[in-house]
Amino acid sequence: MSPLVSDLHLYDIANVKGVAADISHCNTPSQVRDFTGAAELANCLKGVDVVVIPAGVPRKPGMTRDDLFNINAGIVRDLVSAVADNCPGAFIHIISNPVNSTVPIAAEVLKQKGVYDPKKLFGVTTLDVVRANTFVAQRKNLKLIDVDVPVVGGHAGITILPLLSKTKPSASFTGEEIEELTVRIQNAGTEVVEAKAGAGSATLSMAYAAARFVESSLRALDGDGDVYECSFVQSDVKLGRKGVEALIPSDLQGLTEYEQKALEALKPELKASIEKGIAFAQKQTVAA
Ligand SMILES: NC(=O)C1=CN([C@@H]2O[C@H](COP(=O)(O)OP(=O)(O)OC[C@H]3O[C@@H](n4cnc5c(N)ncnc54)[C@H](O)[C@@H]3O)[C@@H](O)[C@H]2O)C=CC1
Ligand SMILES: O=C([O-])CC(=O)C(=O)O
Repeated sequence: MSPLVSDLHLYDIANVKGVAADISHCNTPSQVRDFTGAAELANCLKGVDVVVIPAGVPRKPGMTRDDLFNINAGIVRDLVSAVADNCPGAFIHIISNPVNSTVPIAAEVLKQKGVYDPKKLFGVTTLDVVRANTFVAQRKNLKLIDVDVPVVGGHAGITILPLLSKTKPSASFTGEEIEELTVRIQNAGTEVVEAKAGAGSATLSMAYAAARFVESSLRALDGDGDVYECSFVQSDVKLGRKGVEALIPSDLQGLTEYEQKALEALKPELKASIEKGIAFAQKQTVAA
């Protein structure tokens, strides 16, 4: 482990046990803490490089992610406000739903505090990639470790857009397979919520996905120049020491007709969720 990584401090600012457990597998000297008050939170955030925010309520059957907005919006606003005050240069990973709105809320809070760096704010959509890779590997009988399916857009329903045509290793799909896989990936979170029947949403798979995204961030901060992850930023991102170093526009070029149509269809919903988050943050006074 390089000296830079061993100097990093990482805090998970909610006591989500699954995330805590998996982060400890990253072989980084991370510290996962529960916080009892604002002063302790502020103290612990000082000098932190990566902040993961999974705080908030999960869905129950019949709910959309947007139904969580009323509770989770304020939680994310206040936590990001503390991050802005105490470690304004940190990478911020937002897991709390609805990600399509909580990320814009975080951006507004950071802007209000004068510390917004869009290169360092990430909506964690890694679980969509994990699911896409898993379902494609199963369907095509590939080794999961070899499969990479980029997923763009946001993190709810049709705003989740797997680009199956860009699957690596290259794989061919029938029209029926594309439709079936796309819908399965888009609804996988809801599938878990229904299976858990009131006991919450995905936890262990989310812990795995969060650990993967944190690991990628730490590698980028450590100077690895070849780190790629999908995230709710604008498109695929290449991560570097300063955060997002490059968007990969080629991934939104050469889409199939199906993908292009789906991309156009998701934009109004994503835009509305972004605007909802911005409106919320702008009408609130950011907690001191
Ligand atoms: N982005 C993604 O792919 C995924 C997002 N999620 C979202 O993650 C969030 C958490 O889900 P779970 O961990 O399953 O819920 P959970 O109920 O198991 O844990 C939520 C945690 O948030 C903490 N918390 C609540 N209010 C807080 C506050 N004001 N400050 C600090 N911590 C607070 C609670 O103490 C609890 O430990 C939900 O919004 C869920 O929808 C879940 C899975 C995947
Ligand atoms: O579906 C949910 O409510 C939790 C989530 O975001 C996911 O599992 O993708």
